[in-house]
Order: sequence, then C-alpha cells, then structure tokens
Amino acid sequence: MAERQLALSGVAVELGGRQVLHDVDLNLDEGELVGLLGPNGAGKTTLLRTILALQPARTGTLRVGGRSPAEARGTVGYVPQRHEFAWDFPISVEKAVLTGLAHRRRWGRIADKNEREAAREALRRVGMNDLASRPVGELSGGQRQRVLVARALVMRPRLLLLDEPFTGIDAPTQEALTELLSLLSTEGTALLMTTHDLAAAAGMCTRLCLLNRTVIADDEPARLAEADVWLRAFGLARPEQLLRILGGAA
Ligand SMILES: Nc1ncnc2c1ncn2[C@@H]1O[C@H](COP(=O)(O)OP(=O)(O)OP(=O)(O)O)[C@@H](O)[C@H]1O
Repeated sequence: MAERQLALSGVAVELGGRQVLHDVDLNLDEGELVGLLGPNGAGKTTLLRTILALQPARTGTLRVGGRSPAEARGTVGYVPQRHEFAWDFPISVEKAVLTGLAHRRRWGRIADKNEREAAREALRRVGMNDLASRPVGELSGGQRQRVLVARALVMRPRLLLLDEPFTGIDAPTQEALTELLSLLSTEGTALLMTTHDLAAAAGMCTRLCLLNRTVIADDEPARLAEADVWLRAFGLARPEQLLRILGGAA
C-alpha cells in the first residue's frame, strides 16, 4: 500500500489574530501529485508554511511522513515563490543548490564530495548542470525557477511542496518542469503544488484540492466538473471557462 506522506485533520491557523484556515483535512500518499488551487488570499501559502513548521497550527492534527511538522523539519522539499530567494546574494548556482542541505551542514563548512555530487545530480535533473558556476544574480526567471527546484531536490525529499512554480516562466521551461514533476511522482515522491494555472494543474495532477480558507473539494480533475464547487472555491459568477478547461482535461 502507498505510504502516507502527509495527513492533516481539522487544521486551523491564525495570522495576526485572524483565522486564515479552518477545518482543513488533506492527505497525500507517495506518488501523488496534488494541485492546491484557490483565489488570492485563500490560504495556500499559509498551508504550505504550516506543513513546514514555519507557522504553528492553532488546532488540528498534522503528520508529515508520520512525524509532527517540527520533527519533520528539514526533510520536506520546498520550492518557495521566486521572489522569496535572495538572488542578489553573491553565490554560484551550485552553492545556492547546496543551501538546500543547510539543515544538515554547519554554516560556512566547505561541501564534501558527496554533497557536491548531490548538487550536480539535482542540477542535472533540472537541466542546469552547464550553469553550475554562474552567479545566481545573472540567471533568467526560468533558470531561477529551475535552481529553486534543484535546491529542493538536493536532499531527495519524499514530500515536495511547490509554491506557484509556473508563475512567469516560458512554455519550454513549464514543459520541462511539468515533465520533471510527473517523473518525480512516478518515482514515488509526493508533491503538493499551488498554482493559478488551472489548465496545467488539470493536465498533470492526480488530484486537485480546491481551497478557500478550508477544503471545498478534493478529487481527480475529471471528477470536479460540477460548477458548484468552483463557485464556492473561487466565488465566480460564471465558471464556464474553468469548466471548459476541465472538460478538456477529462
Ligand atoms: N503575516 C500575516 N499576518 C496577518 N495576515 C496574513 C499574514 N500573511 C498572510 N496573511 C493573510 O492570510 C490570508 C492567506 O494568505 P496566503 O498568502 O496564505 O494566501 P494565498 O492563497 O497563498 O494567496 P495568493 O494566491 O495571493 O498567493 C490572506 O488574507 C493574507 O492577507
């Protein structure tokens, strides 16, 4: 049976005294690729940060690879939104990828042969091996996105969280990333990805989770063809276009 990598039950989160998430139930097994969809401010990033133990839950049960988020800290791969990384920091692509091992390494210690090999392997997977010694500040948006994915992959996580990996990248980069994420899922990695690209999510994800402060629906893309769930998740008056996209994916 597939191993459970993430189990959330009745999770509520408060930020600045305001309830941002409530009653969130979500499970993720190895090999699943789940799209986390919802309007701006729905709580998608907050949910990822809670799983990563960067933000405490007020109530609820959270198990990450069978452990509490705090115990699992450093074992979950995380691809943040691109603007969250300090691109003006004067380091090479390879060194940026090695920061993905920061929880295991003493600050400032020179990487050993195995760690450098792992960084090269992660860069190879995202097609960036040739640029390993390039300063990160000189990279394009699509190249930066690939570096962030390599940085998350370097410790070979069993659970990978991605926050809007397709925002502002061109079609070839999106195609390459889509292929890589699908491959990781067939290798057994569990992936949870926020995105505003419904067509991409419907085409590649095994499940879509519609979030608007709580889970409105959670099912295979083809089984989410009811207008009602999209109305409730996104507050859309006319969800026809969204449904057409899903119809195409079904
Ligand atoms: N530090 C904070 N203090 C108070 N409220 C916050 C804080 N950070 C986020 N929020 C609020 O929490 C809610 C959820 O924000 P979050 O960033 O998780 O949404 P999101 O679904 O990721 O949105 P987007 O699609 O715009 O990235 C929003 O209403 C936001 O204003």
